[in-house]
Amino acid sequence: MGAHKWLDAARDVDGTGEYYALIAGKYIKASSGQTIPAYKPQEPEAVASLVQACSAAEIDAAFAAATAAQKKWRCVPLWKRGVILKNAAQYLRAAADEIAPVITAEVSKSIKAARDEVIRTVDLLEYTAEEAIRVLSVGEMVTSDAFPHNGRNKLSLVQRVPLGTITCIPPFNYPINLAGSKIGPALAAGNAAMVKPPSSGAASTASLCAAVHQALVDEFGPDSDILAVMSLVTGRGREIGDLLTTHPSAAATSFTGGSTGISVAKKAGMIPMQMELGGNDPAVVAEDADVALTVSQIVKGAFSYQGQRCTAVKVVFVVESLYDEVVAKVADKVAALTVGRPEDNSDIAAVISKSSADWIQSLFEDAVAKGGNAHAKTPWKRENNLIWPVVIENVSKDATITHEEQFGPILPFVKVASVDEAIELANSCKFGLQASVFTKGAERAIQIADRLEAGTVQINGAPSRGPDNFPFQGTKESGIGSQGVKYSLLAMTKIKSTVINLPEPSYSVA
Ligand SMILES: NC(=O)C1=CN([C@@H]2O[C@H](COP(=O)(O)OP(=O)(O)OC[C@H]3O[C@@H](n4cnc5c(N)ncnc54)[C@H](OP(=O)(O)O)[C@@H]3O)[C@@H](O)[C@H]2O)C=CC1
Ligand SMILES: O=C(O)[C@H](O)COP(=O)(O)O
Repeated sequence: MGAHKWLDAARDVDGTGEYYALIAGKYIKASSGQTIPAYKPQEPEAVASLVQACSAAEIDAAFAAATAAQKKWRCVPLWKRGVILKNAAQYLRAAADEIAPVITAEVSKSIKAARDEVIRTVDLLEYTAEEAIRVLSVGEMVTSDAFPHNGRNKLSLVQRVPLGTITCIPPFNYPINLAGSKIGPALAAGNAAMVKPPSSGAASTASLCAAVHQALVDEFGPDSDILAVMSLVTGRGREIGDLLTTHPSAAATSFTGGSTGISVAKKAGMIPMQMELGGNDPAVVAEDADVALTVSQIVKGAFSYQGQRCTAVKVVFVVESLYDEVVAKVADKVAALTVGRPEDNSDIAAVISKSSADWIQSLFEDAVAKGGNAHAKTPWKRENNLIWPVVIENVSKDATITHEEQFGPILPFVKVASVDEAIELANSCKFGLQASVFTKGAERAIQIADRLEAGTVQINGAPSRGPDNFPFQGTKESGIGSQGVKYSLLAMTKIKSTVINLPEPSYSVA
């Protein structure tokens, strides 16, 4: 039993501790009787959490109830939807210390970073509640006399309306914040949210859903059918993902993850997609970079959460004149990072799975086979899923790691003859999420930023999705559409116009 009844209600506290699914507004165990375990990345034999293996029938039931509930939810006043989200945020804030260890156990994020993620999501929900009022309460009126051969006899009232039920699929690395960045705007805008958590991180996402569910219960009572406006449908993505994203009642998909998203998008019918996918974010270091700033940003950007961020610095292109100095100083800092358990707030803990660790190792070995080497101060070392941080120097432009996402604590450095060459290499990548440019020249920075094919370019800073009000988007295989509170509200609504036809042109006076 924990300190929060609403959190206990979401799991079988008297039995196995397994988390329930939330379907048609009620917590349930799957009819299959099957659960799905998530193992601790640090101790791969230890179960971190258990969630329900939902069936196709349960998914159908969740959509049917959500469709009905959304028709009522969209009629709940905008301000009241905001109050409910803010109340959910308060539940979450109160339980931050209880939820953080759940994240740590499931996805091996340090306790401090896990708690920060919970509080970041509290802020996100509160901001969303307010931004929804600013964005959705105001429409526009378009007059016909702006268009040739028309008088002012038609007035188009333009408003934004919800889409329906939005399938929300976050990845493992931010199981609360990236769930909240979908659920918050979806509900604030009057949609229903069909949440499918990542298998590693499902209990974390379930904890967020429990806070939202309790805020709904407080407002509407435990038996109201409007509670079905948010469902939590658990199961392996490869088994239930298609059922969710291609369901006839799904009005849109908001997905964050890796290349899986490309196949999800290809299979989707005529529904809007918000796709935030992988990245191979390059850092371009020019001759006139501030070396101390560059080094600290690269280390923070590349190694936070073991490099398991879509916005991690994933490859560094440094001009010849600064190459040795930058590599040496980065290696000094990386060698000082602490490596160990996430419970101890180590800088570097285990990566998410054995297959991920194997992939990272294969990229390291390929880079070495093509002429690169681990810097002497950061040798390669691995124990199960724990990989010590490595600076790889002298990396060939042909090494796979220069154009594929490692999602781990190893960082390749490529020496380039010029910034032009760095831009060319960066742009040759299939991804285009974010990029960083380090130079003291403001005008030059902007010119370089303009030439980099990326959804966002950071000048003298590491890539970052946050703060969560910023627009966040990728080009090429990094995604479709923009995320960020306002941009998600826009993505999760569509324009509806109502035209007033006047019998004759009418020109308004002041
Ligand atoms: N651009 C961005 O905003 C961000 C991108 N990412 C990217 O996410 C990746 C890491 O996250 P990871 O969780 O491993 O990504 P995955 O693509 O493996 O999984 C993402 C989500 O998709 C689900 N899923 C799996 N198969 C399907 C399917 N067929 N249909 C629908 N959903 C499915 C997963 O469920 P299950 O776990 O059950 O398989 C999970 O919830 C990296 O590539 C990273 O760059 C991460 C954060 C931010
Ligand atoms: O997976 C990711 O990289 C997250 O979207 C990163 O968010 P952040 O850059 O704000 O930490």
